Amino acid sequence: VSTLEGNVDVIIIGAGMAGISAGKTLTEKGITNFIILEATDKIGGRIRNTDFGGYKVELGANWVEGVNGKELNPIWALARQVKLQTTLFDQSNLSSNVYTASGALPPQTDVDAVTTARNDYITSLGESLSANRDHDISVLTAERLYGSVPSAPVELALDYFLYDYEFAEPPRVTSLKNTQPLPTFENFGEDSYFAADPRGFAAILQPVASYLKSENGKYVDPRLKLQKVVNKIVYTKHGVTVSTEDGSTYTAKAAILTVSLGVLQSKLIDFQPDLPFWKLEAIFEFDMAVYTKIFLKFPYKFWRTDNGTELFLYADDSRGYYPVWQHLEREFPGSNISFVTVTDDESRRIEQQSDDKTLAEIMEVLKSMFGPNIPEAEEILVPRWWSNRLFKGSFSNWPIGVSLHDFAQLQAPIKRLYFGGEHTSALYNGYIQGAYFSGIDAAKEVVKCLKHGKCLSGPMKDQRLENQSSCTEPI
Ligand SMILES: Cc1cc2nc3c(=O)[nH]c(=O)nc-3n(C[C@H](O)[C@H](O)[C@H](O)COP(=O)(O)OP(=O)(O)OC[C@H]3O[C@@H](n4cnc5c(N)ncnc54)[C@H](O)[C@@H]3O)c2cc1C
Repeated sequence: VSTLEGNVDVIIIGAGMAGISAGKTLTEKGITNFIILEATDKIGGRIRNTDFGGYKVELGANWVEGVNGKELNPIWALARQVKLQTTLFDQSNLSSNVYTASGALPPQTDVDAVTTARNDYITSLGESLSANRDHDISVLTAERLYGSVPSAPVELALDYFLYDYEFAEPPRVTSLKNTQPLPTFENFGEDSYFAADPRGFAAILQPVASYLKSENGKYVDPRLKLQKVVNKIVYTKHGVTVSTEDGSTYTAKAAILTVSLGVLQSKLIDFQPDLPFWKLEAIFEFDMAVYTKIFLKFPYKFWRTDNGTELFLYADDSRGYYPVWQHLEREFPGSNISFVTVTDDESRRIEQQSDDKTLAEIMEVLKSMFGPNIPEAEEILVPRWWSNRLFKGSFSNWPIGVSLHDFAQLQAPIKRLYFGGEHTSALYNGYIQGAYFSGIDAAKEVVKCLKHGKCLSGPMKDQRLENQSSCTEPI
């Protein structure tokens, strides 16, 4: 039985950073008759923490990436506004902190020099592809062009750190033209800050969500509707009807859909009519990558804790096997917590096996790195972003083969259905800042439509850097 719950101006679907920033923009532009439908029981989406071993750890986003550059990253501004506890991410000593199956290695200065030179070449090749409007190649192709492709385990571990650790997919997959250089670091700066705050990284959402009524730190605004899983969207030239799994139906003049790319690629939401082919092509062409931080708590620490050693690498014969480690001694002294990051196929493999099996694999790796006498971990936490039907992965990655024109279709509105979310930000896809800007952009388009009668519908022209929102086909 379906009950009509309300008729509003706008329905925002998803209360992650994109949905929350869309609501803020609507409010600023004078549209307040909107609702936000969110499937989980809280706002924040992929900015989400949990208690582990007596501390607050971040299951999703953890770093403000892109700080201390020519422009101010809005996420860094928010972090400062709420006085978020952060530490500068220090990767300068990484090549002195590499382990293999036979223990610690001497500093990898030679490999490090080759890796740096190759990376410089790759970045400038990426720049010239964009400048000359040349066709795209993969990061791996660029490595081949440089004339030295990483092959030994230590080289592969450093290569993994440079690319997979950032994009969650290997160089074979990742577009060179659209990731090198990366606008996040080009515009906002090379530095990143690691969030470790007892309130959780999600504290940065508070200033963005301040238009929602709250009491004692809890949102009580009736427009925010939690535990509402949208499963059907009917969209026309005049409005939308949105249904949820609990049988509610809402109508509005427009909707802003901010669910992840992974959710769009799944069948969770039934669109009526079906999304047009140009939209589906863009959705399926882009990649939803998987990035997993596995947290471990030990009775005591056995890793280095001197300055600048919080990051360490494990160079297995198999690339990407429990490769990048970070301890939390700086952030949480005495916590004895460390975490290891895996991505892509390894993430999917690990999500499908028991945590006991994963723990056994990790203990075997750690024993080969640090010797047989280390203590067993007391607790393990394995986030499962890929299996979760409300996310289906961690963040989007720009794969080889997706042109700027294709990308523009990801963001293009159709009739009264608008699209936001990190995967629709051409400059900052994958990052919190991408989600933030995408919510603003989508909301501005809705305002143009509802207040000024300028309702545009895709497919869109390729205008990456200028006006992302202009469309070719007015309704
Ligand atoms: C493990 C991990 C590490 C990351 N690390 C970083 C980092 O260090 N720095 C960084 O900048 N970014 C990082 N990111 C990416 C960053 O978290 C995202 O880019 C950003 O939070 C996405 O925001 P969003 O609003 O676009 O999407 P989401 O946060 O996914 O919000 C969408 C919302 O829609 C809801 N939803 C889904 N389906 C439905 C439905 N059918 N009905 C109703 N609601 C629905 C979801 O519950 C969710 O709350 C990381 C992400 C992950 C997972």
